[in-house]
Amino acid sequence: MTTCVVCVTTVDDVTVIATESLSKRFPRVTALDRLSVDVGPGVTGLVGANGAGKSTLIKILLGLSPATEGRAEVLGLDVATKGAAIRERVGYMPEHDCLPPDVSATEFVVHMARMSGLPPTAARERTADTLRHVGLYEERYRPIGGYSTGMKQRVKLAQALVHDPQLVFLDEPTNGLDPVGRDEMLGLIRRIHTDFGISVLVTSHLLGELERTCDHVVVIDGGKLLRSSSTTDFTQTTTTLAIEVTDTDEHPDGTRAVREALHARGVTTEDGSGLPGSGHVLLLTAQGEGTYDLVRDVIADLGLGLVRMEQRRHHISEVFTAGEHSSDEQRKEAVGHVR
Ligand SMILES: Nc1ncnc2c1ncn2[C@@H]1O[C@H](COP(=O)(O)OP(=O)(O)OP(=O)(O)O)[C@@H](O)[C@H]1O
Repeated sequence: MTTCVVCVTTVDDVTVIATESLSKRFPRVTALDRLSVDVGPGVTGLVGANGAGKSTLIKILLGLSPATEGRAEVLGLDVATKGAAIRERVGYMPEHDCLPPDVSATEFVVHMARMSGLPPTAARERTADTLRHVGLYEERYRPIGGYSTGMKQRVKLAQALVHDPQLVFLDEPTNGLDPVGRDEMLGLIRRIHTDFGISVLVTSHLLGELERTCDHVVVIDGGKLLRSSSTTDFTQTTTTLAIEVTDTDEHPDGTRAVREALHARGVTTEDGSGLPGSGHVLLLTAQGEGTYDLVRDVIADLGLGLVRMEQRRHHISEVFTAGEHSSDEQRKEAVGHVR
């Protein structure tokens, strides 16, 4: 953030969240450490390992917890003095299970809508629309205590949206979901912005999943900013080619045959078999179009089938591998969650 803290910001403007040298210190731990970052409209991922400071940042941005130092604005409102006004305009889906088990989703979301100031009829109408939007239908009349984790996450999402906010904070919305449930939740999150124009700040320690959902990604580690950039900048293509081939009776280890043939032509390769989702993969640096032709010809001469030849993309996890500030434990945990 520049010196112009006060002159930024509405959803139509460029910045919806701005922090400047924001710190939060607890007696034994610094949860946020001089964090300065601007977030624009759209879907933004706030990524970091467990304990990186994501929930702490959200609580400060909602005006629920005071910062130790620095300042922050949400939709142009100072978090230190305008917490109530911020919470009128911002929806919040907390990380932990906080739903009353004995009431139905409809009763609960109507209650939350009323708490946000909606009159009774509007609260009931908005609740019906919002629960339908998050994919809860007949179940919405049953007590929440009998819901699956995925259904509970949808109720938490619905209560965050029911008062028609300009911005929502979603804290680990895919927590506890299986892969299908996670994909459905990520699809819902994307539609919050595309269908309703609501900006989203969504946290996750699963670095890979936000690559597909977010326009912009902010990575924090140990309370410090590691990187903030558009998802396309994060995942731009590299000059590394990944090649995978079939085996044949003549070449029972096709990968090895290709490696030796390429070496004989002066092209060095690396083993990429450890990469996520990879079988036997060779990596090499592309030196223009000629490299593609050479690889194709080598594979054809050996009589092997080409399973794939693709340019590798960067992954958000690589920020952690390069990060200077991360503790080894946090880095291992974050990278371990990518796959
Ligand atoms: N009220 C508190 N008192 C003391 N320490 C706290 C408090 N709240 C958070 N912390 C500590 O601050 C650090 C950041 O916690 P925070 O919950 O913000 O992390 P996070 O990135 O949201 O991770 P997670 O997803 O595991 O909650 C952690 O070391 C945590 O133990």
